[in-house]
Amino acid sequence: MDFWGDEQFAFFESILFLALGQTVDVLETQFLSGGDINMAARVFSSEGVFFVKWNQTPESNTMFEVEARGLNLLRKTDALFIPQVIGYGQQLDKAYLILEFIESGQLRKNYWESLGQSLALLHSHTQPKFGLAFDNYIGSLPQSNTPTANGFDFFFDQRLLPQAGMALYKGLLPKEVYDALHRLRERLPDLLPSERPALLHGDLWSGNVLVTEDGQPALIDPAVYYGFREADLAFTKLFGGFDQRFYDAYDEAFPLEDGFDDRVPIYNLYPLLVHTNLFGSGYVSGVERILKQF
Ligand SMILES: Nc1ncnc2c1ncn2[C@@H]1O[C@H](COP(=O)(O)OP(=O)(O)OP(=O)(O)O)[C@@H](O)[C@H]1O
Repeated sequence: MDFWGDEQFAFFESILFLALGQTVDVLETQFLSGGDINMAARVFSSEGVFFVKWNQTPESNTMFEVEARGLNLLRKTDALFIPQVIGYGQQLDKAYLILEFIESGQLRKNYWESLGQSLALLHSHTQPKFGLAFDNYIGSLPQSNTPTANGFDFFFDQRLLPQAGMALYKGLLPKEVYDALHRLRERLPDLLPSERPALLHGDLWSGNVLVTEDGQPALIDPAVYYGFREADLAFTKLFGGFDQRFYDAYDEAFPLEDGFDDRVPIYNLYPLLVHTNLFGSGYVSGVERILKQF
């Protein structure tokens, strides 16, 4: 039987029963496109509308669990709208994650200002060490978060190096580029400001910022950790950038050191290496260009 036949209703009803602890009738489902990694649907039920994503790969159980923990961590700050985690687990050979469904609306006035202020508020949550109590994923790739006192060591050893090593191993990154990256290591303290470990979304591109029904920003799909807050802001600039009002409001709420724009490419070595590993060597020239520049 095709999963998108009767079987899907049984699956959704069983996972909603597990999550809510009561019998749930699924009334209608809509397949959602947009995700590269998982299957996703909007599920209309007797208990409301839910967002469900699922996968059959062996690692997806852990992926959904750490995504849920990341969402809960962000949500606890009350800094901005984060969908509520309804449940996650494994059922009928599929791993799943159920979230509050975010109905989308029109950007309200001051949307960008509100996103800037809220992100600044999120970043005001700090802890003594860089990293996190658990490892997680960036896209489908493992992201290591071993707590580390030195932010430059953390950024190099747990962000740049594992991705560069993977890209080298896959034959995507030339050895000269890998070596050039190593030479950047000791220069990082001169190139980046030394700041406290701030709670980051970690994968802040436009696809992970939604608009709620009442026009407010909401964040999904985090790769949370405590890191340099400029890394989150730099991420937003990887493919064009957000509205200038977002950056202005952020800077007003939580001022950045001068010269942030010049530092953006250094932080973005990480997402570029991640993209190389996920989507291929098309992103290597970007990495090379940045390393030449510094
Ligand atoms: N809570 C939610 N409510 C409504 N829509 C959502 C919600 N979470 C995600 N979406 C939308 O569902 C689609 C797929 O979700 P998502 O991006 O989480 O999938 P993914 O496969 O895990 O991620 P990736 O983008 O990393 O491939 C996207 O279009 C996203 O905007």
